[in-house]
Amino acid sequence: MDQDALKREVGRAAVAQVKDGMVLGLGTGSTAEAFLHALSERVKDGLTVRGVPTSQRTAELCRTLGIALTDLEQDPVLDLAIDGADEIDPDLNLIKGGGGALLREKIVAAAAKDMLVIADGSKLVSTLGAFPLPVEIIPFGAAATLHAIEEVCASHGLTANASIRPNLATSQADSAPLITDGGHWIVDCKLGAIGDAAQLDSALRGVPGVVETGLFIAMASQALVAKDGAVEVIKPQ
Ligand SMILES: O=C[C@H](O)[C@H](O)[C@H](O)COP(=O)(O)O
Repeated sequence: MDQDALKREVGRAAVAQVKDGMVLGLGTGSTAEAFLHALSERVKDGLTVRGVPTSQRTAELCRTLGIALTDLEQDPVLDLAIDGADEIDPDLNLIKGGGGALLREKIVAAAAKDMLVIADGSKLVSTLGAFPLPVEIIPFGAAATLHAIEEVCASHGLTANASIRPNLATSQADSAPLITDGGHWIVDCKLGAIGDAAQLDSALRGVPGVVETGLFIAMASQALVAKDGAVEVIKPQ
């Protein structure tokens, strides 16, 4: 089964956990979009839900699919957040932010009673860090913030190989930074295996200029992972 088919399968499996009347957190990325397509089918059949989108891209897709939107002002507590991930470790700690939506994703996941992660099997890892860790920063003083991020990583025995994510939607020759929905930039850190992800997350969030990291520590309550034609349910160890 190809990766897109696995994403559709796990999207359908996630919809089975959505109950009528729920207020949802709606993730970003190709797996979250597969879920939204499956959700819209149930909405057409009469399911009533509303959701807080974690990005402008997700909000636009929901409008197209007829999924009702709300926000955290009207609904500060969500029943369930459903989102993809770039890496998932056995404790369900995650790296997220490959699509640049990590800040809103983390706010929405924190506002939810439960976070359900959905992925294909390629996202399961024994240790986080092969995927470059996204860190969202304020543009002011970016070079100094990037330097401080490298120092923090070094103090955790890691080489950050940090770079500001370019906006690849513009021409390749144009190295303008990607601007997130929150008006920030993203630093990608090619770390390799992260020994203590919780400690690194907390240290990075202590750097002035860092808004958030893509490390989601102990936030997910369950993962649905599609592989070999079956969907595995994983709970934190
Ligand atoms: O910023 C993007 C999000 O964290 C995505 O959920 C993550 O990158 C996974 O995306 P995909 O499902 O496309 O692999």
